[in-house]
Amino acid sequence: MTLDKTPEHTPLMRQFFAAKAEHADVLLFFRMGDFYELFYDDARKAARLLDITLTQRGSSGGQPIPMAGVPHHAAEGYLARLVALGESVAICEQVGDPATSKGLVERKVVRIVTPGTVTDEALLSERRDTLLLALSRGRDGYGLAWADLSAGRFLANEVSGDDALEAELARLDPAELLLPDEEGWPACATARSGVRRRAPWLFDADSGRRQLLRFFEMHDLAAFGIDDRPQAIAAAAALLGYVEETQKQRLPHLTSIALESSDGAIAMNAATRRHLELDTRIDGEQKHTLLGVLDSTVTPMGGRLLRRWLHRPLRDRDTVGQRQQAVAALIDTGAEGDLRELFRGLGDVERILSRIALRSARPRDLSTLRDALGMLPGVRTQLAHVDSPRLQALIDALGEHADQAALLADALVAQPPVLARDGGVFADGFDAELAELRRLSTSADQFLVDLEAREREASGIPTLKVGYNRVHGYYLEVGKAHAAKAPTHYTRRQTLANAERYITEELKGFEDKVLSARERALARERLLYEQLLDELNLHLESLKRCAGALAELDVLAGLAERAQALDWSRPELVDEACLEIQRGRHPVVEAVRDEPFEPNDLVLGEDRRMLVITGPNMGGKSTYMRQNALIVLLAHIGSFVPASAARIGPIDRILTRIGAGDDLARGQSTFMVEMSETSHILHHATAQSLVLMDEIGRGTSTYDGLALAEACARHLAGHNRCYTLFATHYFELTALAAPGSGIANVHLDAVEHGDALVFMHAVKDGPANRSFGLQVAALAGLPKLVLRQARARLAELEQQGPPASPPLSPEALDAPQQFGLFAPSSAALEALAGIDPDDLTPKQALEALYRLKALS
Ligand SMILES: Nc1ncnc2c1ncn2[C@@H]1O[C@H](COP(=O)(O)OP(=O)(O)OP(=O)(O)O)[C@@H](O)[C@H]1O
Repeated sequence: MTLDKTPEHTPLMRQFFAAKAEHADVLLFFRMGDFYELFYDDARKAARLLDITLTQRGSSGGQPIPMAGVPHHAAEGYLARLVALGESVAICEQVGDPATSKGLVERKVVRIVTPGTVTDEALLSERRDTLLLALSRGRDGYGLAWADLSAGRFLANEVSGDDALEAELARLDPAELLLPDEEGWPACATARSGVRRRAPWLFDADSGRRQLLRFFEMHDLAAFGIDDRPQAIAAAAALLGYVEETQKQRLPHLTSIALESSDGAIAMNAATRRHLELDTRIDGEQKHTLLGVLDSTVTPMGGRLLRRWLHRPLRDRDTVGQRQQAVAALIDTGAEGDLRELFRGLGDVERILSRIALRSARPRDLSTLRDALGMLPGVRTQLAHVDSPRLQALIDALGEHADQAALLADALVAQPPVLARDGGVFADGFDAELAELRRLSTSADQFLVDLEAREREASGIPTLKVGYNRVHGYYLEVGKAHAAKAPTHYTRRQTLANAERYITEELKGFEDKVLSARERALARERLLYEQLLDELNLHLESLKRCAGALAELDVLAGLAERAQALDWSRPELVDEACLEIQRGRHPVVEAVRDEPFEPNDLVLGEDRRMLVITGPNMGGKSTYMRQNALIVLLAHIGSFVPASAARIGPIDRILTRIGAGDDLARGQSTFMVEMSETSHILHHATAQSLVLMDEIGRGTSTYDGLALAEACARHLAGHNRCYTLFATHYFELTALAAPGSGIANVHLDAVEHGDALVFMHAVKDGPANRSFGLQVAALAGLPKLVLRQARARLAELEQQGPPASPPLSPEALDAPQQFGLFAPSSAALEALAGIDPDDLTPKQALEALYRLKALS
């Protein structure tokens, strides 16, 4: 759009252009009477996105003006749709009074609605955090700062490397992301919706520090733990600047910023979150996910907290242990059921408090808060006898809030109206002045009845009526037939087709009194409303703690409910290196399957680091691997787990390589994705990591695939020494399980029953003895002819024998450099041109393997 300000434009359009010039990169909602209008490119875009009519509004500057509009009263719905599409909207209101303005009424952009800053209930998704996130970049890595304005939460972190950045973005999934407008940002930051580029100088650590100190009115940032985190500070300052610019108001509910360091959590990268389908399935569905099964919270804030927990399993075993103990105590005492019953009417206190701070709370928000605070004594009673340190700490955090509860109970009517604008929010007995004004305006009814009777009598007009309309106020209406009888002191106000309307001195005087009483009552209510918000804001911090405690109680009670309903057990978190699960189940597969689920054990430990899992397609290999990862994850959020027992040693990461289609969005082939995910795992897995490898190598030719799979398996077992579940169709890999290698074979089985194939789903020791690939293909309905040919070819191949795999000794596994892979022959070393095999990275090692193959 050209921001043309030539004089030929009409004054209105000049006003529009002036506002638009300041908000060029967002849609401008320009208030005109009962509509928000959009013009020019904005109109075209809005018409397309919202499916509203694109019209024209005369012309200006010699050109027609494309226009589209949405009614003011329905704007919220349209805003919600635009925000969900990642769009931002500047709201330009009429700030002057049209009645008194000379010429054009003044207009001003009062706020900018953006995907990451919305706080209105209608624009938020109930059970998902809406985050604004800012990124900065320094020599050592990235700074992240993110805020949930609807909850008053503000956090920051620093990470090094693109992988870690991608993992954090996948975890937080911000609705809007602020980036310095510079080259060289990785795709994980740029290829998302809601990305907003900002001037790079806004992401400066030094001025950012001053900005934060000013904002929080502090002398240093040490108390927040970010003092020595310049990148986090730079990101946080950029975020605050943006919020102040778009919200155009104070943000009293952002009272602190905290460091949420990655060290405290079990690391899961973006691929792992995707593969494990924590809250979204690979196909984008939200149903049939771990969260779907796990979430039985009854409040929206509990639901959001549980989602955060699930995405951030903790390494801090004290915290996890306390949560577990609280869940167990809720189950043992049976308090969980009553607590959940109590919480059903609780509402979203967390978001209500933010709206109170931002002064956009509506009357119903306040009555919900009233009811919630009224519930606190009941919550205390429920938990009084439950022996649990965490629950007691939460009771303390709830606080009493008796004064605020009493204030709200006195102030509000039982069922306040939706909007404060029309009054009727405050209870009659709350304020003497309001009561008097209300009495004045309501006693009007009797006065009018009396007046009507008197005037009928005096004038002798039996059909005379008193009426009221918004334009003309009160009047006496006389039908045309009797108009001649109207007394002379009646002043005509309005002539209708068959009636005349009059006013008298007395009626006018009454009108002034009543209307002013009504207006004054409304003004009084507005004042009382503001005072009520003021009073509540004095207690904002403790009320926020209370909301946080209610959310956590809801989550813990929900976990207790799930544990019982689904027959889960309390896992034991131990210090020794082990991963032992008895009769584990996959929580989601179990929930959606009609037939019973076959439980399976897992035993890994110091000397048993890897399971090579073989078995037929459809046998249950993937299910088995994932169920173990999910059990480990659940154990670290404080939940019980779908197993009869579990002992779990320290875990630092969960890493997965599971085929999940092409990453076309990033322009990578299936094989490329497979290899880069594998490479990430080989570089990051430690002895405390749990790694799932599902059929790696299948994206390339058989021998390449086998060679890669084997090299990776050896590297994981011998070098990373992580806990690995390695599912494969390469039977050759079962030979890796030599005594002392730390590798063991397990398999899943199927039996042929006539024409049918029955999957047993039971995990047994040892390698599978056959693959059933052709049988499964037959089940899938492959044409008989094709199957016959495949069978014949298989027989031929089997005669030729499998490709040889290098021999393996226990010693080789102890010392990675003695690996076949890491100890190339002299010829190979020559080929590698002087590279010391000790220094090989996994990737180089793979290359070496390729070259060795080429040489031999
Ligand atoms: N322990 C179990 N008990 C009952 N049913 C199971 C069990 N494990 C898996 N299944 C069922 O079998 C189906 C196939 O399982 P899964 O995808 O894990 O097999 P797979 O061996 O990984 O197959 P492929 O090699 O083709 O990927 C699952 O969708 C599930 O319905």
